[in-house]
Amino acid sequence: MHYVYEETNSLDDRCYTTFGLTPEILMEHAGLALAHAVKKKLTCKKSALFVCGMGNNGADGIVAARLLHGAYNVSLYLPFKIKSELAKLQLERAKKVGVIVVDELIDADIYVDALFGAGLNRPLDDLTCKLLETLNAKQGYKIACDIPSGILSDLTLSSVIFQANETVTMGALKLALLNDNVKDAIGDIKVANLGISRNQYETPSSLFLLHKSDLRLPFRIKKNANKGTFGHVAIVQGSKEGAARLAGMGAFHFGAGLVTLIGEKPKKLPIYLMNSETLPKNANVIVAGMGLEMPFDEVALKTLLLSNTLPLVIDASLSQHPLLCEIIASQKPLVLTPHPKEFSSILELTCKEKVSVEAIQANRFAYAKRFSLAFPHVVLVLKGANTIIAHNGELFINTYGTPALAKGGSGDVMSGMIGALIAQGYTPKDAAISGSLAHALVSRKFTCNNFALTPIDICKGLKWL
Ligand SMILES: NC(=O)C1=CN([C@@H]2O[C@H](COP(=O)(O)OP(=O)(O)OC[C@H]3O[C@@H](n4cnc5c(N)ncnc54)[C@H](OP(=O)(O)O)[C@@H]3O)[C@@H](O)[C@H]2O)[C@H](O)CC1
Ligand SMILES: [K+]
Repeated sequence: MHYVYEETNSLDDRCYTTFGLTPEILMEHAGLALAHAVKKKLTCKKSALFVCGMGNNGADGIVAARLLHGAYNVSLYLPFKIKSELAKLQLERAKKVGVIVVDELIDADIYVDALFGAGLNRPLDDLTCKLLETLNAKQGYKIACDIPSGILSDLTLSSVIFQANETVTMGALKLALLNDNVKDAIGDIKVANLGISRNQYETPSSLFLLHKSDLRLPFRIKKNANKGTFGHVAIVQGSKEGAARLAGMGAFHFGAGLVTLIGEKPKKLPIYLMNSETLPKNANVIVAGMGLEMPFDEVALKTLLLSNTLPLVIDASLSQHPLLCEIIASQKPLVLTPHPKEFSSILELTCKEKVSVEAIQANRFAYAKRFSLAFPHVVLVLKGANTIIAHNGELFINTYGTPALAKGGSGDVMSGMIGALIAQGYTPKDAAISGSLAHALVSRKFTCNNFALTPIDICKGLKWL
């Protein structure tokens, strides 16, 4: 995993004070990384236009244009009066080496957005939005310098944002690039070295971007084993039986030795899933909430969930029910797996805070972090285009999810998978991280199209991870 930062100004400052670097050294490296990304897409017949703003983001673009000029056909477009002293200096240098400055948004093969970066502190005005719309409508490969223009430093968005194929971000990963609402605008992210290795530039952070290598699959190391060695997942069946069945399949395919659905005997059940009216004595974890329609027998469910010490995975409608407050108050190990609407209900139930789904989606990180600090024993898996796993103030961001997963039943499978890992001895936090990663990475294995994947395909795909 890699650290992620809400802002990197303090990391830049540390480079000056601790390592004796200068803003110019950092900028030259930022420009070099940007030039390198542009060069990969250029040939001698192709052209690049650098659209540069009035601050140091623009200055990075000017440096890159200077570095490429001579060998390649590059030009600068500067729609605003330059304000930053460094940008003025860079423009002077670029002009001295002969970089052409054009006075309109000319056509090119590659467009570089160096209009605004970390310094965008208020929404863009109409004129700038129009400029970005024109830029977005152009054919050609689009590269954003540091952050696509239009994403504000507080993570809110202007009405238009630059739509990049690729973002070269300076020094370290920024949280602004990882919110769900910018997933379609950032393209591939590359992190530029600013004259010092990334691990020297970075300081510890409580925010992490998950990588494939963070996935810990439940490989069976012990040879002298039986089904009991790998745990028993109990899944509470609701009136919509299919949901618990999918959770059960997810659990079984992800290594649980035994899986039992608790409730009335369902009409159809895969032969490897068991059924019981009561909690099996050897259960290691209880998964509940999926397919549970209101009203349900609250007393019976409360007894089932709270009259033992088993960890819980709670999903769907149960996360919108007052019983959740008692579950949290019980201090049992707990993983919650809400989508944003369910998380809005959780915040209202537990923090007495009415937050709309839109407000949550505008800054998922802030709400997830606040909740995880308020209930440090709970692991929150806030589902979304980029799923967030929050625990005691730490956020782990999983960006591997694909639209193929946006279907009824996907979430049920994931809850079962997390339950399976807990049954096999993972901590709730590690189970949530690896369960969420495996669920997302499976969806990437289906390469023929991204519309036909079913929850059952997710379960089957776990065989090939
Ligand atoms: N150590 C460093 O500083 C490094 C920075 N790098 C690059 O620099 C940018 C950040 O540069 P900065 O100058 O702080 O910010 P921007 O270039 O993004 O823009 C700031 C200017 O934009 C004006 N502004 C802000 N919001 C708006 C708006 N809505 N409409 C119009 N103008 C706006 C702002 O004006 P003020 O009135 O607020 O003063 C500034 O003039 C960073 O992203 C990197 O690309 C290097 O990479 C390395 C080191
Ligand atoms: K930019």
